[in-house]
Amino acid sequence: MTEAAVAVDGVTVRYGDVLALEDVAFSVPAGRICGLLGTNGSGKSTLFRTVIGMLTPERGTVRLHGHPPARARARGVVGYVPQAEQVDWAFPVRVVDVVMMGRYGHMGPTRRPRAADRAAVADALERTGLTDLAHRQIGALSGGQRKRAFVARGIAQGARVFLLDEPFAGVDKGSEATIVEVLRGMRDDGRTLLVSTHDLASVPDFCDEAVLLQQRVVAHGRPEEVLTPQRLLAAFGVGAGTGRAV
Ligand SMILES: Nc1ncnc2c1ncn2[C@@H]1O[C@H](COP(=O)(O)OP(=O)(O)OP(=O)(O)O)[C@@H](O)[C@H]1O
Repeated sequence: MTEAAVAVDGVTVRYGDVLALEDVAFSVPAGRICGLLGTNGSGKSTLFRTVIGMLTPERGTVRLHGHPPARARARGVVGYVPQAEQVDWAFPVRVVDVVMMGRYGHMGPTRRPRAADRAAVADALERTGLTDLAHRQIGALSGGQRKRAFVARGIAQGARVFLLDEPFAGVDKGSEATIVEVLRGMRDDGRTLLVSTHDLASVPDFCDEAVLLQQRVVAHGRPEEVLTPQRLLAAFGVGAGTGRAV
């Protein structure tokens, strides 16, 4: 059997009395885009934090290409694109510096970039269409461009698994199309993407598979299998064909 890129097995997470995830299990093979769907409070962020090793589950295991989360992070196997509100945009740093941060794990303790680091950063900027904005302050970019800068950081890092938390939130249609194109290119390179989104309308278009989460995995399969009218109504209170969930 081929090793899964993401393997979540029997994961239960509790915050005090709040049961955030219960016995969550699913796996995603390499080279796939998997949408993670669920209402506010369904446990998506908790699942991401567990997958990258920021939270230790009460029960269960996570493996990323066979590595436990901490080792996967230390080896740069996993890249994380956070929600916009988790980042301090006033921090004075240029786009090229953000992307270079992805190379820190490849540098010595002095963090002096070598030619290979500069080449990896230039390639990541080009793939995400940010070459012309490389010297702009990150705070002076649009929402979609900022997301792309974090995707570029993960590419420069050489991550094989990417977690993207609501990459389309606060992003205009043009930037959304560019981001989808970038994500598809990464998938075609054999990378694996786990993408949380409220934008149900876009899921069948760009996801190879989807996981519907409500503390537990309600459904996992091809987007059209997961997004049945009954499930949408039960999980989101919306009918089929409705655009964005609330
Ligand atoms: N630090 C915390 N302490 C206590 N409860 C928490 C904490 N973080 C999350 N929760 C609770 O755990 C549950 C899952 O929250 P989580 O943030 O994972 O959901 P989510 O699907 O990411 O929601 P959103 O779409 O709003 O970001 C919710 O009931 C939430 O209130």
